[in-house]
Amino acid sequence: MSTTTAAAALVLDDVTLTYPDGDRRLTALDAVSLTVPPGSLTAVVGPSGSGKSSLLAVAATLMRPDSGRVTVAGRETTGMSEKERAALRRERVGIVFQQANLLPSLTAEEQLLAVEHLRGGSVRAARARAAELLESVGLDEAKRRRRPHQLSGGERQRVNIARALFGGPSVLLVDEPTSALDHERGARVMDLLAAVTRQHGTATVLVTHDRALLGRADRVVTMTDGRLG
Ligand SMILES: Nc1ncnc2c1ncn2[C@@H]1O[C@H](COP(=O)(O)OP(=O)(O)OP(=O)(O)O)[C@@H](O)[C@H]1O
Repeated sequence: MSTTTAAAALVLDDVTLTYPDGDRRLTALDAVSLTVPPGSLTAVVGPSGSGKSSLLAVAATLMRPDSGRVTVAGRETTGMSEKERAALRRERVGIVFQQANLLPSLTAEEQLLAVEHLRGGSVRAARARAAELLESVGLDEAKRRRRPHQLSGGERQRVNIARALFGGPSVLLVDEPTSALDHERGARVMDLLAAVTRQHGTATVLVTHDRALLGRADRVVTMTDGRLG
């Protein structure tokens, strides 16, 4: 294994993924290889249906590829049981989807504490860290006590990012984080993602349609018909 691979937080090596398509199979990822070092942001662009979401699902270990290897934080995942993969996901992978998917009845701070509760950790001890993380993404004390419907779209996305970072992930996977935001708010969320990538040292992969935001990425790759260029 090369030194680049050893140092990378996320490695996809020759990954192929197919879906059932009538009596044939549709190839969504075709021998895709991607290495993402810690503290760097890779943006994935490409036409609709080219395989971008499939790439994130495989990197998140939510889907198992037909062939190839997916290594997260130095651990090869394709040979693991579902239980092991779920544990690795909880400990090492942060996921930010398009819609913030926040729980409507919880305040911003409680969204993060719920993660700790699910992990079986101490909610009391986690409170200070939740406040600190929310502060670092730009939510002051009053906003930390608001429920999702009392926050703007950009603020909800910030809570979503803070929640994904809460467990201290090695890999941060982000799907169209700015699609519900106007250009300026979208640009600020991208600045934030670039900043947290450096601060938290995550290997970040971000899918976006907004080419104006690509200047914040360390690397831009293009998906075409399941192939990475
Ligand atoms: N569960 C599924 N079953 C069958 N085919 C699927 C499934 N999910 C995705 N596909 C197909 O796999 C290909 C890649 O889809 P994917 O969602 O990864 O593309 P994408 O680049 O994320 O698209 P978009 O930009 O529109 O979100 C497409 O042809 C899609 O129709």
